Amino acid sequence: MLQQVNGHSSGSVAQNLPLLREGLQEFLGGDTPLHQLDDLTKVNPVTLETVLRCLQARYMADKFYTNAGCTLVALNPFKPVPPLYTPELMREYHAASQPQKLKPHIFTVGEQSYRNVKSLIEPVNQSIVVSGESGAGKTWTSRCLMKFYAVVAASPASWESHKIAERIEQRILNSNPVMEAFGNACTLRNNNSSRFGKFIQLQMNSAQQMTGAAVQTYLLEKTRVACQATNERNFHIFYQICKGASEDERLQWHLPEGAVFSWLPNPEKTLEEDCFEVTREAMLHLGIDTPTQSNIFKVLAGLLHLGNIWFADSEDETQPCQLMEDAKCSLRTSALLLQLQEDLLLETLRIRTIKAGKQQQVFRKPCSQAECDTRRDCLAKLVYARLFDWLVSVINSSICADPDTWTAFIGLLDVYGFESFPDNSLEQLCINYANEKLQQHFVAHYMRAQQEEYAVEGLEWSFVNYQDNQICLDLIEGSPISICSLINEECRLNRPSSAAQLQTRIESALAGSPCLGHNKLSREPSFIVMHFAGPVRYYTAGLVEKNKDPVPPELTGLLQQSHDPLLTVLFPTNSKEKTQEEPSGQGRAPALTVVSKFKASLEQLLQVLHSTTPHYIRCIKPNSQGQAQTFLREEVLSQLEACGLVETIHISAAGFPIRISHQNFVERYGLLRRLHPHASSSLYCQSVTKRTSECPPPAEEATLQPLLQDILHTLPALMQTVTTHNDPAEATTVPVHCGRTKVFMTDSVLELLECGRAQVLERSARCIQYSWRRHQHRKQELQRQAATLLQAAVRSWLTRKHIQRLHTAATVIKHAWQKWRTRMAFLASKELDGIEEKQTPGFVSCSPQPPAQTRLLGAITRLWPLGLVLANSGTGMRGFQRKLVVCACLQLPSSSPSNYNIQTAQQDQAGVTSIRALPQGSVKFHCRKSPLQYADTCPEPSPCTVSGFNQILLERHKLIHG
Ligand SMILES: Nc1ncnc2c1ncn2[C@@H]1O[C@H](COP(=O)(O)OP(=O)(O)OP(=O)(O)O)[C@@H](O)[C@H]1O
Repeated sequence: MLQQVNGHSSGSVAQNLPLLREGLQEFLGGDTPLHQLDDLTKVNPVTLETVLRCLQARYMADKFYTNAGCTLVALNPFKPVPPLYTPELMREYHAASQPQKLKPHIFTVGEQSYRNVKSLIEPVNQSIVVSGESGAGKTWTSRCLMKFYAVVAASPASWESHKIAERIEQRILNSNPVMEAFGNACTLRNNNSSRFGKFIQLQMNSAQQMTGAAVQTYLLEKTRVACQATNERNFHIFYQICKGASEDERLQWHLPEGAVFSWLPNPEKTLEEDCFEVTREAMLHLGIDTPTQSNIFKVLAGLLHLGNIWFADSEDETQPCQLMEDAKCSLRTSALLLQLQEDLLLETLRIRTIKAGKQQQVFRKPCSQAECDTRRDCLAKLVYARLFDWLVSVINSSICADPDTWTAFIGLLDVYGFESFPDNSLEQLCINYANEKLQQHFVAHYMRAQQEEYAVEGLEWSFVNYQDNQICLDLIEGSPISICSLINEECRLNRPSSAAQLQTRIESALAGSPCLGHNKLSREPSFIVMHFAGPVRYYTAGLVEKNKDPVPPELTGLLQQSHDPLLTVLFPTNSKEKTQEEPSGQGRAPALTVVSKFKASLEQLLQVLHSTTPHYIRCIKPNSQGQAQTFLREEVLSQLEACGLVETIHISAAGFPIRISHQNFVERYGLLRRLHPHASSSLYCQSVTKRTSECPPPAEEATLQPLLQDILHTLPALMQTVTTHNDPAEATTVPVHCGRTKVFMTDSVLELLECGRAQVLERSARCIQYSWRRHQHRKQELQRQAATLLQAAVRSWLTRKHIQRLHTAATVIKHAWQKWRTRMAFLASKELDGIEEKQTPGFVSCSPQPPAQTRLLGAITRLWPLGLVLANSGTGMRGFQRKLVVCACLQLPSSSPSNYNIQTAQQDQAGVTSIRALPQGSVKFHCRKSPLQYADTCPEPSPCTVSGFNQILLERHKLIHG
């Protein structure tokens, strides 16, 4: 949906689509979890996707019933759910002050219909249309509703009347097993598939007690008696008599144990529907006594034996076909059971009689093998169809109340759902025609319901422009030319017509109908009808024959000759009972075709439905395997389409499928006012102002109204912005209407609102982003400045600390160095002089000296390396200067230089070569070891280092020339 908006929206909105959609879904869906949504119309927006999701969520949560506006959707649980159908629950729904407020259930529908009858408001009569595909649960639902009425509509005052009512209810309920035994069969889609449609009229007296019922059936699938599809079965009753008959009955009916019948396929399959006793019991309650029952079963056994009669192909056309060897016994038994003459039966099956000419001369023509088979099948179908109708009439006579005793009724219509198979023929055409009729009825009713809701909200109905399925119905049943009329005409003309001819006639005569299609690629002659539930291809081959449903008069004549009491009743011989199948004159086709009969009964049914208040229950099969807890979306979707729910959704879409309460609307779209604060209201649909002027809003609404108006007035401007590149005329009308409590709008308006909202949000987001970034930037700047300040402070502190530590260390080193040097100086002077007692003036001694001398000594000690460096330097000082420096450094008495011999290096060389002193006084050789460590070792010559005082005394030859 939002993609459409996208065309107009900005790029960033497009990028955020998934997010937007999710948010919107949340907003529209509200806070309620999907499985708690009791009504599919509350799913917002009403789309197939949301409807499917809701149904799935509910099914998985074991919630099998969901409202869909005026329809109830019933999902087949495919498992027993006894608590859902207890008499207590029935009474609870019956006693509830507002049953529609309880959980959705078929009992709500039942109770609602019942209360409508009670209310006596016209139309008093009610109808409940239960539809759905085979196996969806229609029969189950109808049965449950009958039980419901048997419980709630049975509270007569006196004990006697209570007993009568109970008996009637029991009879009505007993009609089910009988009808199901004779009219239901095991098919691929349902083990207990109803092969007929039925309308059950539950009759109520003036005190709303159930006094009786009447059953009307439609289109029994009688071909099943003689022809069953692969893996399907015949009607249940045949299996019941074969499996449940007593020994005596077996003998009587010629049904020995293990007998094989070609019309009884898959007998090994055992179903719960095979219970013969239940059928017999029910028949008994309906007033069908045991001998009559026995008679019925005997006839049915006769039909089974008839099915074993097979003919061999005759080579000579003038000779009748011969019976197959095994078939002779079957013929005899069949004739015996049907109380027919064996010869007559054989002759009727093999020989056709033709009356011709003015004298109505009778000609006898042997039939081909295929014709013999057709006549045999036809005989069986004829008997079975008459038997079924007779049973229905017996049931009706048993359960139907005297017309004077009932005043209203509730009708239960259990009809076959829309059918579309690969090979569709007349049966599907009739079924789908019925569904089209019912859909039209449903749509009319649904529209009425919509109209009522709009009226309650103060809106005008004329907004919704919806085309119903009348065009399709005109194609099928219209006058003077339609598919039905053309098929009937082919039958009336009684001429040999080919399938291709019929196709051409239909195509040429109905070419203008938009609902008629044709697939040119198809080789088989066919035509396509575009039904509301989808296109269906019908093959024309055999259509006319099926419509004629020809019954050779010889067959009816044969059966009229039967001595069997039941067949005598079914095929009376009096002239009044002239069968419909017989031609009204030689060479004329039957007056009543299958289609015309069906059409007549359908019209009658619709007349009844039109005179009632309808209620709809759509049964849905969640999967075709009949498994519990399995929800196959594809299968459910096709059923929603077939039962018209999708159509309903489309109708909703044609109106205003989106409904948002004023409160929610203002909360979500209030921000649109920022988009066009001064939007003009001129373009906005007048209904808002009109409605508000007509009816003053309630108090709590009063505060919302100005906001609502403001928001709605922005719409035209918004519309203009998105239609700038398109048609500007589009912007002049906005399909939105403001109801009393809700705002009604179409999808496109919702998209528009969402688009505008996205724009405002985008702008706001940009604004927020900008402010935030600015704020962040400022903050970061401040932080940076603070950090720089902190860094500077810490660094200066660290530097100060470091310098302090260096200073302390330097002081310590200095003191240690001074101490050591003093000591070295002392030791050196002691060693050089070797005089301990005699004190040479100016010589450094460690003995106590006056403080001035000590200071001088200290200064010399400190400065002598400098002096030596100067004396040794290659440049600057020369010869005598050097010697002076050395003397000064070494504190040699300068007064007697002859005592010392100082040799300096050559002119161009640096340094002092040697210093020699003449011994002073007596020369003593000290044999004592020098107290200086390493005094006797020659340090590694290095031009830069002066490692100790002793070195001075050493030859510096190497040092100088090294
Ligand atoms: N409400 C239910 N609870 C439990 N089981 C159900 C319910 N509804 C249907 N079923 C099961 O589904 C099966 C088919 O249901 P049912 O015979 O009513 O289908 P249907 O629509 O009448 O089919 P058809 O058109 O072929 O007659 C039933 O036999 C039953 O087992």
